[in-house]
Amino acid sequence: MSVSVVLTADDILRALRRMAHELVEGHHDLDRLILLGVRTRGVPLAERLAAHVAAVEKPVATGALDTTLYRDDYASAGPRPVGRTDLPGSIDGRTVVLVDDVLYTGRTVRAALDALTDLGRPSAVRLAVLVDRGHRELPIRPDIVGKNLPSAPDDHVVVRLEEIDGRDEVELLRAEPTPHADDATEAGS
Ligand SMILES: O=P(O)(O)OC[C@H]1O[C@H](OP(=O)(O)OP(=O)(O)O)[C@H](O)[C@@H]1O
Ligand SMILES: O=c1cc[nH]c(=O)[nH]1
Repeated sequence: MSVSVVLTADDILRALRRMAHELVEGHHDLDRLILLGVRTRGVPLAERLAAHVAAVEKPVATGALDTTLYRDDYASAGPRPVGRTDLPGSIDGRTVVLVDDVLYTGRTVRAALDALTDLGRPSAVRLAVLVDRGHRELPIRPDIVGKNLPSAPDDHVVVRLEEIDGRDEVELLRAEPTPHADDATEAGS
């Protein structure tokens, strides 16, 4: 397996700043916005995004969404701890921006949409992710992306955040190292 750092702490900071600017540009009524972090690492990311938005414009509401009970593998994957969902108030008529660290198959976002339906009726739901690594299994597309990261299906993206992991970093774990061009030539010759 090979491990490479794809985002440093500085890269994450820059990506979040840019994402916050995109949020401000795309949502003129920031009072209607709720940044809802998907547990686990979406929660500190939503709070950081809110801090960047506040620095350039004004404070925005944040919350946390746990999707465990809505996952389509809930029954098959065995018992998992259920986290808290914390809303800053009613989501009815608000624009909810789901915030997550990684977007892969899209199944977590699907579960989040299902959870939202039980919580109220937002006027719109958007999606912001730090890393989009592709390989969607559902018709889900992010609105705001920190980094598009091409990956193989069996790679793994590890997001570490100061608040949870003690440092900021995104790593790409490759199951098989990509063959070096020379190796490929040698193998083929
Ligand atoms: O698009 P998907 O295929 O659903 O994958 C993306 C999800 O996977 C990770 O969560 P994970 O289930 O590992 O839980 P965690 O955030 O609590 O670690 C990540 O934080 C996303 O929520
Ligand atoms: O690579 C992946 C896929 C799903 N969730 C992650 O956190 N990383």
